[in-house]
Amino acid sequence: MTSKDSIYANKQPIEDFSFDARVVEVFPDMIQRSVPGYTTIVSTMGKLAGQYAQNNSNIYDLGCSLGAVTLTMRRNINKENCQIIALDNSEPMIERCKLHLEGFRSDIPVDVRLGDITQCKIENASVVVLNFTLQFIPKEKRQALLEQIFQGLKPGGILLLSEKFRGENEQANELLIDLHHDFKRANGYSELEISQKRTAIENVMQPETLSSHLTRMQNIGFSQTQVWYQCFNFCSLIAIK
Ligand SMILES: Nc1ncnc2c1ncn2[C@@H]1O[C@H](C[S@+](CC[C@H]([NH3+])C(=O)[O-])CC(=O)[O-])[C@@H](O)[C@H]1O
Ligand SMILES: O=C(O)C(=O)Cc1ccccc1
Repeated sequence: MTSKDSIYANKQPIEDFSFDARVVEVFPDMIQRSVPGYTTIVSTMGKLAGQYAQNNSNIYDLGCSLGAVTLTMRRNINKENCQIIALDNSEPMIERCKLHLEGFRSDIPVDVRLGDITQCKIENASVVVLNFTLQFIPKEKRQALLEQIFQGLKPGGILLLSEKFRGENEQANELLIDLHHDFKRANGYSELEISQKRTAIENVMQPETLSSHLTRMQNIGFSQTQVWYQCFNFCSLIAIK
């Protein structure tokens, strides 16, 4: 159904990366070969959602892509009267996500919506997921989005946030980037693919340091913040209201 990612295999003029039909076609292979621990992160999010989902509440998968996290949450949640809202602003992604989710049966309703997560009203939420999505939101909009998520969460509700992050200083950052590039090489990407993708994502994906993520969430009012996964410059954390 989907194909191997060879989008940057040939030398080409590089435009800003976007989640268009070509990317959708190769997305599972691209994310698997580009993000260390992606499978572990997705399955652990399912487990955490199963633990923290509350009866009569909403679960949000913001920037859902093909619905990988929605699928695993749906399998793990056994509370009453929950619904999942899965949102993405890429039309080809959302169309494919709907097809993908129709292939699996579940008692938990999923509302798959095309839309901008910065315009989404979060209400009555027990679990909100941003799995590698915040990094694509313009930096100046991140604080307001996280505040909106915090106010929409019920007491005891959680935010699950995964991000590519920037090292705390230039040297640490270079070290992490080198290790990530080694990971991509080991997964079959060529030097040309690695360097062209790096250029393509430069303007659209702006990582922040891990300490700035943690400080911002603490300032917003989350009572607990805990990094539970890190490999190179990729991390996943839980924040509890
Ligand atoms: N403003 C926005 N509003 C809605 N969606 C957006 C916005 N900006 C970007 N996106 C969407 O965020 C997703 C980011 S991918 C998430 C992986 C997924 N969570 C997964 O668990 O497989 C991560 C990656 O490719 O590194 C894309 O589908 C964008 O269309
Ligand atoms: O490919 C990379 O280098 C990344 O940092 C991860 C990524 C994965 C999928 C889309 C955009 C970025």
